[in-house]
Parts: sequence; C-alpha cells; structure tokens
Amino acid sequence: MAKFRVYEIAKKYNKDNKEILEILKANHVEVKNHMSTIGDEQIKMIENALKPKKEAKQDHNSKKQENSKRKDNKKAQNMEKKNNKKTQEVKNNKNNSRNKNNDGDKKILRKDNPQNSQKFGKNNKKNKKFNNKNQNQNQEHKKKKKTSGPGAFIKPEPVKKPEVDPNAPVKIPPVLTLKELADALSIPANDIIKKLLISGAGMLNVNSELDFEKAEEIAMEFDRLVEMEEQVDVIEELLKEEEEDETDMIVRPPVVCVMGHVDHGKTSLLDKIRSSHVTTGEAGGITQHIGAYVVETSNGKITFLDTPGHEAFTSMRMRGAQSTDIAILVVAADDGVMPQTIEAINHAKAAGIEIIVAINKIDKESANIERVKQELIEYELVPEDWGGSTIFCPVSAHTGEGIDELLDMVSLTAEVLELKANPNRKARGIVLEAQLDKGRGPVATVLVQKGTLHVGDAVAIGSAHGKVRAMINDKGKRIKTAGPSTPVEILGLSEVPNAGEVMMVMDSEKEARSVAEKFIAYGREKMLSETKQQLSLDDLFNQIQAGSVKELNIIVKADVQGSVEAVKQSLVKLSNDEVAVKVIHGGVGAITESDVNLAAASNAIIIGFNVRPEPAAKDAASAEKVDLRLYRVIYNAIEDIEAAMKGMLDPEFVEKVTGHAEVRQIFKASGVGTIAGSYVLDGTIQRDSSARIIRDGIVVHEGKLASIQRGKDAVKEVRSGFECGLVMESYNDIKEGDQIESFIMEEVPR
Ligand SMILES: Nc1nc2c(ncn2[C@@H]2O[C@H](COP(=O)(O)OP(=O)(O)OP(=O)(O)O)[C@@H](O)[C@H]2O)c(=O)[nH]1
Repeated sequence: MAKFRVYEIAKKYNKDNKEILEILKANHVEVKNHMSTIGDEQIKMIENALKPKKEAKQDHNSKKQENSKRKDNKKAQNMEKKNNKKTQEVKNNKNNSRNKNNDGDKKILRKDNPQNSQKFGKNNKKNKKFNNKNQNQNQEHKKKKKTSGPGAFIKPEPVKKPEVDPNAPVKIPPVLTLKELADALSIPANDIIKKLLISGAGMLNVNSELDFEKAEEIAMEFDRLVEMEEQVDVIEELLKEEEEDETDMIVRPPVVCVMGHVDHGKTSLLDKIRSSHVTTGEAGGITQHIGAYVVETSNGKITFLDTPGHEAFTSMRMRGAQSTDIAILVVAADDGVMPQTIEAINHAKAAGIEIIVAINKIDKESANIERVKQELIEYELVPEDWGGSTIFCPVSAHTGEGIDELLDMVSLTAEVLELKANPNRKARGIVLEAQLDKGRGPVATVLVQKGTLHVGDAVAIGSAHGKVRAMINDKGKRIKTAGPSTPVEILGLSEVPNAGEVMMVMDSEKEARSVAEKFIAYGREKMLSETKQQLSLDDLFNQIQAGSVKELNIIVKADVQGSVEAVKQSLVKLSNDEVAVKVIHGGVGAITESDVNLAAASNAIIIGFNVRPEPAAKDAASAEKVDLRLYRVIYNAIEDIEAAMKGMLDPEFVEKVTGHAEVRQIFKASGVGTIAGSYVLDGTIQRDSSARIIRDGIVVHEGKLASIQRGKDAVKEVRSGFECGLVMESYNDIKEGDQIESFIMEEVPR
C-alpha cells in the first residue's frame, strides 16, 4: 500500500495542511500532524471530501445556471482524472524517497515541500505535453494518410466528416466576433443576428465583438455549450522544461538566504560565516561581491545569497522559479521579534520555504533566548524542544559561537529536503543581480540551478542573450564550468537582464537570440499581465464563482497594533464554505514596497487603516496590479470585503486624490486657528475638497478644508508649485513637515 505524508496530499490538491487535517479529523482518522503518513484509503476519503459540491441552486427556468452546472461537473471530472493520473505518478516517483523519509531517527523538518509540488506540476505538464504530442502525431499521421503515400493515389479514402457531438462544448476565445462565433457553432451568422433582434438584444452585425459571457448566452439560445479556450502563455511555453529522470539527479548544495529585522545582525552573520569558512588559498579573492557565495563545511557546500532575503522571495519569483531552499531568520536575542522579523516570516511562509531561526547576539548580557522562542510561537515557529518542528540556533556573529551548529542544521535540513539536480544537462538558472559594467559590458550573477554552465554556452535570459564569454566565481576566480547551486558572474550578454529572470542554455546562439526576441516582442508589461491575474475586490465574487479563489489573502497595515489585531480577527470571521479569509501579514506603519511585493507574490489585497502607501509602494501596486484599499474606519473595510465576497460591492463613490501639499510653516491667528503655510507638491488643492493630514505615513486627521489663502486673498484652488495657507475645519494640530492630501469623492457607475 502506498503511503504519503499529509502535506504531500495537501500540496497535490493545492490545499492547506490544516484543511486536509480537518477532513481526516471529520472522518475520525487520527493523525498527529502534517508529517503523518496516510494510505490509499484515507487519500480516497480526502478526494471524496474535496469533490466540488453539487448543491448549486436549482433554477429550472434558467438555462444559464444549467449550463454552469454542466461546466462544474465537467471540471470535477477533469479534476478527478488529473488527480488519478497524479496519484499514479506520485506513487511511481515517491517509491525511492519514501524509505528515506521514514528513516526512524532522522528528524523530519519539512512542513511542505515545494520540490514535491514542483514534481507534481511538472509531471502533469509533461503528461499534457505528451498527450498533445501524441495527438499531434495522430493528426499528422491521419493527414499523411490522406494526402501522400502510395495509398493516396490508388484509392483515395473517402473524407470522413468529423463526428460532432452536439452536446460537446465548443472552445472559443475570450473575445470574438459574431461571425467567428457563428463559424465555431456551425450556425449561420444571420440566424444569430435574427434571434438577437427578436429577443430584444438589439441589432448586431457579423463584426460585432462579443465577450465570452455574451457568446455563451447566444450559444445557449441555440442549445449549445461553449467553453473558454485555454490561453497559451507564450512565456510559459518558452520556459517549459522536459521532465527529468530522477536517476540522473545527484545531491546539490542548499541555497540559503538570511532574513531579519534591521540591525539584528544579518550582515555580521554572513560575514562571520564567510570569513571562518574559507579554505586556504581562497582567502585572497574573498572580497569579491557577486550577490552570493559558497562556503565549505564538514557536511559539504552551502550557497548563501547575500541579496536581501525578501527579494529572493518576491521579485525573483516573477517567473515562478524559486531561488532559495532555506531561510535563516536572524533575531537579536536582546531585541526579540520586531516588525521586519514578522515580515520575513510571512515572506518565507508565502514562498513555502523552510525557516531556521538563528538567535543572534547571545554574547550580550541582555540576551534572552527564551523570550525570543516564546515570541516566535505566535508565528507558528515552535522549537523542537517545545514539541514543535522549527530549528533554533543560538549564535553570536561576534564571537562565532554556535555558527558551526547553525551550518550543521542547514546541512541537516538540506538533507531532509533531498535537494537534487542533474549536473549533466544544459544549464538552467536564475539571475540574482545584473548591472552594466563600464569595462565589461552587461554582467549578470546567475545561480545555476540545474545542469552545468560552460564558457562558450549560448544563453537566453529574458530579453538578453549571448554566448558566455567568461565566468567568474564568488572568490573572483575565472572558471570554465559551474554546476548546480553555484553562483557565477557571466559576461557576454547582449543587454542587462532583470533579476529573477530565468537563464536557459540553448543549442545555438541563433536559438538563444530567437528566444530573447520573443521575450522582447511580448514586452515585459504584457508578459506580466499575461502570466498573472492579480486579485481585486471588485472581481472577487467572479473569481470565487469561477473557483479560482479559495483563499482570500489580506495584508493589513494600520497606525496602531490594536487596529491590526482587531481587523485580523474580524476579517478571519468572514470565512465561509467557499473562501477562507487569511491575513498573511499585519503590521504598524505606512504601506511599503515590500508589502506590495508580498501581496503580488501571494495574490493578496492590502488594507490600510489610517496609513498611506509610500510613493514606491504606490508605483509598485499599480505596476503589479495589487488592489490597495485605504480606510479610516475598520467597519467600512469589513463591510466592503463582506460585500465583495457576496458580489455586492458597490463603490458608487470613489476617492480621487487631487493633490499634495507640504506644510512648511505654521502660523496661529486668533479667530482662524492654525494656518498651515504650505507648498503644493503636485496636483491642486481645492477649497471644496476634503483633506487628510499625514505624518510619517500615518493619517493623523481627516476632514474638510475650511479655507485656502494666497497672500491676503481667499482662493478656490492652488496649483502645484505655489505656496498657500491652508486651514482645516475644526483641527488645529497641524505641524511643520506634515503632508496634506486633498481629495474629492467621485461617483463611478459600476
Ligand atoms: N554583541 C553583538 N553585536 C552584534 C552581533 N551581531 C551583530 N552585532 C552588531 O549589531 C549591529 C547590526 O549588525 P548588522 O550585521 O549590520 O545588522 P543587519 O541586520 O545586517 O543590519 P541591516 O543591514 O541594517 O539590516 C552592528 O553594530 C553589529 O556589530 C553579535 O552577535 N553580538
């Protein structure tokens, strides 16, 4: 009987461990945690529980609902088919690793294994590809039969009309013309136009553009079903890989990043590790900075990324590739858990990466290791000696105490993760850093993840391409080859690639250039919008209905911790059978770029209370299409999200910021109150508008503007670049350096 761990099953069905554990509990299956093993019978039970419920509201009069019900059933069937296929593959794949995982005395550290999920995904993709290939071959074969070969001349086969199942859904693109729909359904376009006219839908012509919903309605009028064509993602196609044979893979070094709150000692720790683990002869080249380095330990090599940890999880994941295997979370023993500690935890969790906690600065008198352990429990990082599964290592980056143990723990974790790669294939990797060097041209630090990169290889990296002219390792030495988990600087590219871009070795320079040209042709902006659909509250209901949202991830930022907690609790309570509301990160202060990156990486929306986004965060949010909502009152946010979940969000009025001013001097005038001598930074400040006073990213007041003075005159508005005196209605506590944001409410039809 095949045995699987609970987390493997959760990954396979794209569920939380908790959800699977709950299903097991509801079915009276006793398991300890997500690392427990379960057998075929329990897996079947889970599959049954996960099948979509068929309780869609019956409305026999509505054809539309019938149609969507049919679609649901089909989806469920497809899912079951896929799952069966996956189960079979998992069985085959896991036979080897299972024995190792069951090894009695080895500690199991992994909560969820992205490697496994990747395997599932890849196998699936590969199968799809394989099937497509088979299909293509069959079609090709058929074609040949008809048109060529001796048989074609002697006895032409009667052309068989393809058998059309009238009940089978017809695939159509998301937008098409009426003519295209008519052709797809094999219905005369005129019949469609006539029917639409009679039904009162108005006069359309053959060139009228129809969205999918409209096309579906029309099809239903003719008792036909349509289905949206699967959109081929050009970039995904380009980056597609062949499945690899497990037997070709060998153990590779782990790739580790160091994260933590500012000043908790990340840099000191990395420096100490680097300086104390350099083999003789290499010391001279140690100063080389290429964004990553390799250290030798008694248990083998470890690759450290010295780019900020969260970047490794966010921007570097734009192509879905993961650069890091393990995160070391540095927490200063004298300071404890701080906002960026929590941020780091949430980033690592969102990326599904194993966390090892390094409690640093234990040499200090004020160090309190137990307090750090206690504080981290709240974030589900429970030490092993307290019954949890997180490794904690007390260290001192100053004295070096505990660092060898920390490295041992990294190696142990890596061993459990079974990190492997095939060194004997064309290399593939990810860009860690890249810049234009005056003398050397475009230079990129690439982490080789699979295969071996050679000098002379033709590479494609996003819109850049070239032939590797030279490779330099982290010790500043020129090298000829670089295997899995090796960071190297490469020269010879046509342009500077983006960090996070995937590097692929191609058969020839010509092929590499052609891949790069395709990237350019689709444009980065377009690629991003093609490859991801960011969640928005406006569209939440549709996405829930389409089954594409099962979890509503929210990031909460507020002016005080109390609000963060209050909002978290109220939001989580909104969870229902269809969607689980999850606050993946909460914190005090302005909304930062890092919050937006986390939201983009985990498809979350951001809610701010009495805080504003930093300018960089605002730009990132619009580039990444992250839904960012700002509120003054908690109740309004809860109400909005609840309404969005029910599809009843009705933002009749949308706030429009008209301009910003900076307070440069304060005057007091009897009878008037505080006059804020201000300079308009952008837009306009209008008298009839509302305004909020922002101090260090926090909204300290919101209200109406009472008056605007230009010199002695009261004016209606002041434009950017001009000075003015602003008075707020019943608010006098304005200070120099405050920002005034003026806004109006605009009605927007939905
Ligand atoms: N006593 C003691 N001080 C330490 C230790 N590790 C770091 N420090 C000190 O803590 C301060 C911050 O250390 P950094 O390594 O710069 O911290 P960081 O987390 O990299 O900080 P940022 O790069 O600003 O985020 C420095 O003054 C270090 O000397 C330690 O183990 N013991």
